[in-house]
Amino acid sequence: MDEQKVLSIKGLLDDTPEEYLSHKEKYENSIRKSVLFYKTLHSTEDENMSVDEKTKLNFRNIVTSAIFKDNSPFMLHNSMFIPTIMGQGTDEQREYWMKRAKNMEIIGTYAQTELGHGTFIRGLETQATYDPDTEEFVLHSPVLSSYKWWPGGLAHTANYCIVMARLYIKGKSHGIHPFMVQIRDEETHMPLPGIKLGEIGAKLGFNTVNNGFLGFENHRISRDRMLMKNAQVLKDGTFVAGSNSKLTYGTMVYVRVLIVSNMANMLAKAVTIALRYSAIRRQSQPKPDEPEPQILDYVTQQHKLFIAIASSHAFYMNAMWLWEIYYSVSLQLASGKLDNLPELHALACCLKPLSTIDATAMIEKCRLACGGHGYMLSANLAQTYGLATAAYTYEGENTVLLLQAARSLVKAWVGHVKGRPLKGTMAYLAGDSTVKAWDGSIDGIIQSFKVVAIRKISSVVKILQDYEKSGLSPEDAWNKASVFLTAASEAHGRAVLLSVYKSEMDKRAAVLSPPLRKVLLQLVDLYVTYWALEKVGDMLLYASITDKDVDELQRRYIELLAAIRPNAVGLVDAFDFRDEILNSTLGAYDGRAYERLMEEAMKSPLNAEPVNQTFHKYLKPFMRGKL
Ligand SMILES: CCCCCCCCCCCCCCCCCCC/C=C/C(=O)SCCNC(=O)CCNC(=O)[C@H](O)C(C)(C)COP(=O)(O)OP(=O)(O)OC[C@H]1O[C@@H](n2cnc3c(N)ncnc32)[C@H](O)[C@@H]1OP(=O)(O)O
Ligand SMILES: Cc1cc2nc3c(=O)[nH]c(=O)nc-3n(C[C@H](O)[C@H](O)[C@H](O)COP(=O)(O)OP(=O)(O)OC[C@H]3O[C@@H](n4cnc5c(N)ncnc54)[C@H](O)[C@@H]3O)c2cc1C
Repeated sequence: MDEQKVLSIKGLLDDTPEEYLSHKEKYENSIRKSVLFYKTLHSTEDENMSVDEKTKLNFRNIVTSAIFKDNSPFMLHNSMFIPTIMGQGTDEQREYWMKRAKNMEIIGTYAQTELGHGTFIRGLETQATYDPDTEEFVLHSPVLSSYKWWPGGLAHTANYCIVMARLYIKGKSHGIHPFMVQIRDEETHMPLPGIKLGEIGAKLGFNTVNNGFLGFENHRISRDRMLMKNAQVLKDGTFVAGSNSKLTYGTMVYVRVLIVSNMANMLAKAVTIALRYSAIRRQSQPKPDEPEPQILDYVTQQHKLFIAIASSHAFYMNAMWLWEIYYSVSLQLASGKLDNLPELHALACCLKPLSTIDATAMIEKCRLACGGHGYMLSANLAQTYGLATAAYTYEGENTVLLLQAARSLVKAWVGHVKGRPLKGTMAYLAGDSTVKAWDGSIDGIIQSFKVVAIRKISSVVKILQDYEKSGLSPEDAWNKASVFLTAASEAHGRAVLLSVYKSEMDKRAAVLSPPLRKVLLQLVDLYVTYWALEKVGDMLLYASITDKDVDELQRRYIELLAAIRPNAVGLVDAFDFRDEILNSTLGAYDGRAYERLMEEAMKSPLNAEPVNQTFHKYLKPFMRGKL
């Protein structure tokens, strides 16, 4: 989709900065822009699209949705409502609902989290009780904690939503299933009878996404509103279970995969802003007889920023790679083949946390690298941080997902020790975990990260086994060892991120021009070297690195920063963000940061008049002792 076309939409871009709008105005402005945007976008995800086309569409959506400093109330419609219909609906249900959803005849969201439960899906309390006499489900929120709480667009935007509710038939619970529920009248937009809706209030970010709450008071829906691809309820109330209850969790896996690419995009935006500003900002005078240097020439500034460029590339390569796995597993699931689902789940449970942890930290570092002007909302670094840090929590809180990945790693290791073959991204666990001598090459360092993962996984399994031998229950042993279980998952995730980035770049290197290949492989080298230094403790413990090797690594890292410096601005320009997408006084292509800062400052409502009315009302009498 052509950004130029989108950005040429009259009225799409804000004349009044969002920062000076009220909470309510921000939402109303975002709806206005979303409608304009969709009128132009018209692009929809067609199930016959190739992986590549589907991926490009999602990436385009991610990029273009960036024109919203704080994201759109339509976000959940695209990222979860439609994917759930696709993944959980029968052919008939998809046929009917996809047409309406893709044409924006209806706007939906995904309502799973409740006031009382977010992580523990099996603890959700919203009830869907089947009434065979009327062939309906009765939706009910029995207690306050069962109110749906958080879904984007739920408060005032969506008129339909996917509700994840506990299915009861004849008093028996059959677990959590997806239900298509109309929540507002399509003409009046009033909440339907038995439905309570509202907004959850101001947040650190996402303040235009219209996150809401939803409570049911014995609200009835027809039987055909349960999405029945994976499990069914027959007219007489017979429950037909799906082949795997976790298939109901499928949308979350999809979004976790999407988040990795979203982090690549968010980080690219932030480092474009910070690096361009660092190229125009001059400060201090290390050499008395020379002009103030660009702050980009301080090596400490390069250390803060260049890793962000490399990390964005790494996340993008991993996202494309993971997307292909997701797509092929989805095709296998469609034909009833489930055996690759656990690995996909484990991968998503590693890469979503690591990409959000790194991106959040590096976006904050981009802000900190810009001094006071980085602290301005007009720089759009704080908002970018606010959007990124939300992904640490949503779609599966990172700690919980890393523990999920640990389940798979522990199972794989225990199986390996018993002689069961390892496969896919865990096959390396069967490798030699003794490093005779440090190999400082890129491949050598990546191999060391694999050794670190093997050693951390094997040692935490030993801890678990020792706790159980001492009499602890498996659950208590698991909880006691959980800090090192998440560390083992992180180590596995690091090894995957590094090796996939390297191998995906190697695949592409052959078709790159020599100069471009040189620069992009320097970023791979920087990424691997940076993480070897960040994790030097693990390298010393498990990978036979010596202090001399560390010294060499440090010198190589410094040389890499110097080598990348001449191409640094070109590398962020290559992300090709238009100024309107960056939406930043510091990051504009023309480098006129000071003029833009002043232009934005003058838009402050306070600058409309030289003396604010509080002077006469409060200050003057106060200063005259007359208040
Ligand atoms: C107008 C312009 C705008 C344009 C807009 C365009 C936008 C386009 C795209 C933008 C992209 C932006 C990026 C996307 C942003 C989207 C915003 C999202 C907003 C947020 C939404 C949400 O947060 S939705 C709610 C998310 N909630 C969660 O994720 C809950 C997390 N909890 C869980 O997943 C589960 O509770 C659990 C896994 C932690 C535990 O589940 P459970 O208790 O059932 O299992 P057990 O622990 O008992 O057993 C585990 C067992 O099951 C297997 N398993 C678990 N999960 C899965 C799975 N998903 N798939 C397969 N298998 C699974 C696991 O492997 C274990 O197996 P064992 O063999 O037993 O070990
Ligand atoms: C910006 C934003 C948008 C969102 N949008 C949506 C949406 O559109 N639809 C939707 O349904 N939900 C949405 N959510 C909700 C989100 O999915 C939940 O916040 C998330 O799943 C975490 O659940 P929780 O908030 O209940 O935290 P909890 O699950 O209560 O977790 C709180 C803390 O307890 C820890 N903890 C919990 N369980 C364990 C465990 N087993 N082991 C170790 N530690 C544990 C966690 O690590 C966490 O630190 C959104 C959230 C945010 C922030």
